Amino acid sequence: MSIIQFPKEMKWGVATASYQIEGAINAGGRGASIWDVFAKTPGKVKNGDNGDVACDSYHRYEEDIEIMKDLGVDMYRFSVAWPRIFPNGTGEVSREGLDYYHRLVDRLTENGIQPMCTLYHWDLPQALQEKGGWDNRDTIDAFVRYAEVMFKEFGDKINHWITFNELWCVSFLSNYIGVHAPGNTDLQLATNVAHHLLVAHGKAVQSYRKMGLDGQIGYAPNVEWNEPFSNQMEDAEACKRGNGWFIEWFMDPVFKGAYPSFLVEWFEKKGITVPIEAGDMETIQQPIDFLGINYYTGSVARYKENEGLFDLEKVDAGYEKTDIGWNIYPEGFYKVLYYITEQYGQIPIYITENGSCYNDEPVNGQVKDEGRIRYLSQHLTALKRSMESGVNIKGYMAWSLLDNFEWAEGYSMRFGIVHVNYRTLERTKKDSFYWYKQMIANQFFEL
Ligand SMILES: N=NNCCOCCOc1ccc(-c2cn(C[C@@H]3NC[C@@H](O)[C@H]3O)nn2)cc1
Repeated sequence: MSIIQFPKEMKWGVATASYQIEGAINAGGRGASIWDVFAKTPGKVKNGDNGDVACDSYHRYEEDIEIMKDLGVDMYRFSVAWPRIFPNGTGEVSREGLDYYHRLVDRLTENGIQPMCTLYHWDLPQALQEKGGWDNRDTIDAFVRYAEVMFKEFGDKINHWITFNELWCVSFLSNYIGVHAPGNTDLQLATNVAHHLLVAHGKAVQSYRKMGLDGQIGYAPNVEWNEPFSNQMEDAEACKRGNGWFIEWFMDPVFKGAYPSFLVEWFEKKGITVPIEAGDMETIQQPIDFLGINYYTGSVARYKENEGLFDLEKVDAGYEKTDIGWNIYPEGFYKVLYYITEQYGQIPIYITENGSCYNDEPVNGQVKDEGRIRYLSQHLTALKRSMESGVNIKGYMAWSLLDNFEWAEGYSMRFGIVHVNYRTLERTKKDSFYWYKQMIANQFFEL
């Protein structure tokens, strides 16, 4: 039996996102987002699910906060729906929209829970998409305007800000692979989007600094880990390309002021260029206070000519999988965190998302989600290994507090430590909730 102990200053929390939990899509004058449109496009989301009601957290946030209070978290990572603040993407600000988030943040603070606010968690105002969305550089300025309104309104209440969640998903998953909104399948467009997101991030950080606010600001890329199948150079190089698509592509510009040349050249061979304009790289390289990291899974992978974008194929190495079919790969969590620290130094890191999909249902009021408890203990062990290896971890936000709308999977895939009955909206704390509660209280767990 071994004890995995965390430092007393470690911040523990849970994470959610606006479109996935709020519902109330017309309340307070909220405008349409690209996910409202995408989810209602036939064939895009499993079972035709959408976020019209979701967990109804717009109305039930007080109950959700009571649950968090019982859990004993230090922080709650939530996202703001841009279309609640700017229903048309630009122009008039919605006071009703701002007031909803004041109610949420004030209730959190009353309960001793620190808000960690994500400004962009994928719900772009549809009005901006209709003008080109993130492919249009004007959207950068619209985002900065939105960010400045939020900083001005909440700068004295929120001390941890995240500009963008999972830039790889917003750019490549949503505009090249095409399975998320708006569903484009154009690599050059996706590369433009990725660049414009990074510029928007840099400009928002500049605005935050100009306001002289004393909180912390960062961003939250998602990463996965590809482990070479063999010690053959071609396997290592292919995995480096696959990993770099998540890591270096979105972190080198922020921490080193340039895109990784090994990938720029790889893309150029495919006729893809980055639409860099004068001053962009200096803008992107604004110093940040912390790096958010979202990690779920990894794979063993190897070189295969003409396979995918990077001559890289995943190999089924027989790892157990969660109910969404992703490998359970805690070793990858340790490796990616160690790699990031090797590349960029000991920047403070919050794990802004880590969690697992298990679709256990309540039986006599109990949800026995042993798989999620095992995933949590394995990944928190990997996290502790990284900390003892010099990775500067400041906090861990479990994805997610609640079962919620899992994008293209709809409500079919459950990531919550609290079960949600989508017919009655009843919340049921799962066994993993009680495991996490105990771990937070003790700051350790036994393996
Ligand atoms: N790597 N190559 N893939 C090629 C083939 O892709 C097909 C599908 O790909 C993906 C990749 C990643 C994801 C994903 C989902 N979440 C969970 C959410 N995170 C933010 C929060 O809102 C959670 O709901 N994180 N990541 C989904 C689909």
